[in-house]
Amino acid sequence: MALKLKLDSTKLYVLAVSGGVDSMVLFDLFVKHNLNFVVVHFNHQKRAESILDHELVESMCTLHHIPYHYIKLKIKNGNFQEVSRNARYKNLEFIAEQYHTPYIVTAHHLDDLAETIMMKLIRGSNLLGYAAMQEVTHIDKFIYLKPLLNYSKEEISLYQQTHQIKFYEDHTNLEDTYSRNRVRHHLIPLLKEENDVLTHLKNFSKQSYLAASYIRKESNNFLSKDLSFHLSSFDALHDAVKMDVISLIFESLKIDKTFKKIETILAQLKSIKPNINITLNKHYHMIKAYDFVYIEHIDKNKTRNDENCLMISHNKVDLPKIWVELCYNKLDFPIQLRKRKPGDRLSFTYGSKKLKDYLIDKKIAISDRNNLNVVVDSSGTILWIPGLYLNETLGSEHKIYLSIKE
Ligand SMILES: Nc1ncnc2c1ncn2[C@@H]1O[C@H](COP(=O)(O)OP(=O)(O)OP(=O)(O)O)[C@@H](O)[C@H]1O
Repeated sequence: MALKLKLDSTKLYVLAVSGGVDSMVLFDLFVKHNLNFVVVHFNHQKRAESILDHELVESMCTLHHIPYHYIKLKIKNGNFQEVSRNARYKNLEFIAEQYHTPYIVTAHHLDDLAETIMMKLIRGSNLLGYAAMQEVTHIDKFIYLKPLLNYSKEEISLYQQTHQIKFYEDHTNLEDTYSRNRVRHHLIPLLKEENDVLTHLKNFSKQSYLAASYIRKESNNFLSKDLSFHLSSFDALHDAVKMDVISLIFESLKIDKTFKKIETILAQLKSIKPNINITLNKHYHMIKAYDFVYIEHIDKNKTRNDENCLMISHNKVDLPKIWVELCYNKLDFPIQLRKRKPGDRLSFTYGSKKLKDYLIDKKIAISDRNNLNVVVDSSGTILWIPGLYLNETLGSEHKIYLSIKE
């Protein structure tokens, strides 16, 4: 079967060629389709013979007058597969930018897709993760293309043999050290014996991708830029969207997420407790304050705002923005400004009430309660809580003006 590419000869492509069979076949197809492209090869400097891959790719580029970029990577720490993949993509994007093109092409094929889906299922992921990869993916300003994604490894190998394409086999691909190789060498062949698993996994990927994209669109519409939302609107969402909204919050904050973490948060949001503080990681909390849910950055250097000051005046001249006119028969001076204390009570014309109960009635979030400014006279009578309460039981004989800077 002939391999066909659905690419445009007026565009410029950045093609990643490892020197392995898949990317050498794709290189050959690019030449045969007269496409306009540049090649990038990475040497991970892990195998002594890596230089042979470079020499092969370079010689093919020279033969066909294709611009060639050779990049040596040195991966020191972390998961080699993941770190090297990220480094490759970062460099490919850099080169695409130099050529003013958004197109980055790799030689992933149908067996790669099947392997990735199985790996994701084994390790756990979300719906978008299970979709694994698509022929076309937009990431920021770049467009990643995988033109061989509909072809199996068998079809690609057949093309290589028929056209005598030169390539180097990376011997680490044959080892079972990496779990991906174990899936490739044992699991996929076993599944292939049972059924046409490649086609079924391809369909699974497509359906997961479509469903995940639709749900993500709903989540993006729902969640505000600062990642806050109202619980009453959240409750009206479909469960699939609820789950994705929490996923999206984790992704936006660049925090690793698990299915279990997401389920725990959903349960906490559903609980009847009106005030909850959920730790997402050491930098972020999710705060549920009655109907409102928002993200708070844990700022270790945050200190109490001591800038507030209380001014007392008998006339209104020059009072700053927040002020109150207080009429009283008797006040015990001096007047103080402080934070709330256990046992604080508020006076009303109908009687008195614990401040704590009043804050609950007014649905003031726990995190805001300790920030309130409380103005008291020296007998402990609460006179004013800016924005919340004014003591109107003191009479009308004298007037003072209290103001507070914020
Ligand atoms: N060292 C590399 N240099 C350039 N591109 C690479 C390199 N490694 C991987 N790629 C790109 O990423 C794609 C997928 O990588 P993967 O590791 O699955 O392939 P491979 O088995 O190493 O090589 P090939 O796909 O060429 O047989 C490759 O087809 C290629 O386009």
